[in-house]
Amino acid sequence: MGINYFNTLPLRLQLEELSQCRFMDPSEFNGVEALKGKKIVIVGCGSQGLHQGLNLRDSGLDVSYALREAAISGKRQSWKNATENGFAVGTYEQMLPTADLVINLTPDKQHSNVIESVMPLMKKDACLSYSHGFNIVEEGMQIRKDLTVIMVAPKSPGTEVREEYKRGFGVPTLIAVHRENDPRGEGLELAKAYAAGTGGHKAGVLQSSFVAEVKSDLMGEQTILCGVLQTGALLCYDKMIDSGMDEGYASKLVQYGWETVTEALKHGGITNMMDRLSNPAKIKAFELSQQLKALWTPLYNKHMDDIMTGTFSKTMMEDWANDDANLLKWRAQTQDTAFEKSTSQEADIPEQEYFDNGILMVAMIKAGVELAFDTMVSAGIIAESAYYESLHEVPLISNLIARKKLYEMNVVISDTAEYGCYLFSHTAVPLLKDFMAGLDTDVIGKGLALEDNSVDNIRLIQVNDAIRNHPVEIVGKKLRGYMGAMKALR
Ligand SMILES: NC(=O)C1=CN([C@@H]2O[C@H](COP(=O)(O)OP(=O)(O)OC[C@H]3O[C@@H](n4cnc5c(N)ncnc54)[C@H](OP(=O)(O)O)[C@@H]3O)[C@@H](O)[C@H]2O)C=CC1
Ligand SMILES: CC[C@](O)(C(C)=O)C(=O)O
Ligand SMILES: [Mg+2]
Ligand SMILES: [Mg+2]
Repeated sequence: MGINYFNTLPLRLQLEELSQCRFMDPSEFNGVEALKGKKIVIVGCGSQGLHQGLNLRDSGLDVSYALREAAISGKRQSWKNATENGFAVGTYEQMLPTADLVINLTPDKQHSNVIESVMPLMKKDACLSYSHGFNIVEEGMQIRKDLTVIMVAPKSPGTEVREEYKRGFGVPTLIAVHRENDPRGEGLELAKAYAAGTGGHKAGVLQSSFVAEVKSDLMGEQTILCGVLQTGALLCYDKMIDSGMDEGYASKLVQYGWETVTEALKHGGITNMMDRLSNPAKIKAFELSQQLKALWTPLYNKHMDDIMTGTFSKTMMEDWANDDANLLKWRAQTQDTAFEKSTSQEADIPEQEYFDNGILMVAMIKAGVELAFDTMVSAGIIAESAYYESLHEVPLISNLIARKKLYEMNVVISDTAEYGCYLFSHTAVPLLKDFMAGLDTDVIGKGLALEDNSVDNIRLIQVNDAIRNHPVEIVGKKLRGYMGAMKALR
């Protein structure tokens, strides 16, 4: 295990790295020009590897894959992904020595081994890229000094990286150049061209740092993006079943509920999501979200603190060294939950009903997003990054649950995110036991069923003000505005 790079930096540089975040103007991009005619070899052909490779090739770039020997001889899924899509595939020895850009898209857990094998084969003055900075920041991987090291990190699951590109767009992306490895000062141009090749520049690119990406990415995935969705899914489903509701309906409400309510979030932030509720339901959801935030704050702070100090990565790496004992145990437990084993009814639930009968789910999203955003910002992460790692990405992860429940989410996300999701959920589920016991099906499953929807005006004004003036709404409005403008320019 290497030395945590972030912890070796003096405070001045830690703060400088954490606060690196600049929204890049579309005029700063010159398409894929800097990579035209260069040989790009992607190591690994999984969730990100396959989909980024397809986008880069469709953008006119020369893409092939290097897979480990066993994947090729065993015709594993990664080999099938690459060959069935018409890519050239070879071993490290065959592909890497002539590559100008090597993109490492293997699981984070494998990065130290992979880089130790890849690095000696790379030609002098080539470029090495990552889509997540864990290996550099948390494991302190030292890269040969002639190599440029960059990062292009889509703020999205791999499947959606491809879907958005096919729609002629992209997903917001963080790019960075490792301050220790930019010997010829060409890192930024290469990262910009790579981001453009994936379509990211059409959705918004933040020029950031390896450190800021790692600390924000880990926090987002552990809490709101995956941890809260898993926690909420299990608790909401169990509550409905314990209250005697139909299994098929409860299963459907939860499986598709996240996707439906966060679609409103995607278009108009927390404000629009909350506006989809009746006035009494909105006030109820607001109050539930305040209670949830009070309960979750110490847990969120612990996750953020453990990420910042390196305690989280150390603990996870210990689990890696222990044959993933915790990860595998938590994975099996998740697969064994009543929600995962239930079958959703065939009959559709009308779109508005997901809001009316899912008040608690709306409250969980509001609390989870705002708290993730606030906790990241209070730790020195810039608001734009915190927005992408919280509000922006929840709908994309929710789509995965709609496809095949928690199983699909945990398969598509990275191994690091899966571990962090279970870690959070493992504590968050029992933490909410008393809170859940005090609730009824009026907030999850059946709706408020009031005789009339009248509310106190003053209370409604207070609630609306609090929702609309939360800082995540301010930065979100600005960033969604940029995305809309870029989409219109296309
Ligand atoms: N999943 C996501 O949506 C996101 C991931 N990222 C980052 O992208 C990177 C890739 O993650 P992800 O796409 O989830 O990874 P996957 O788990 O989907 O990719 C696995 C790929 O790596 C190969 N692989 C596995 N083990 C090894 C090994 N020991 N040596 C060489 N190759 C190996 C597999 O091939 P085989 O086993 O057949 O050899 C397969 O092709 C990570 O850094 C992650 O943090 C960033 C944003 C989102
Ligand atoms: C949310 C999980 C993620 O960070 C991602 C898809 O962005 C990952 O590591 O998979
Ligand atoms: Mg991420
Ligand atoms: Mg991640």
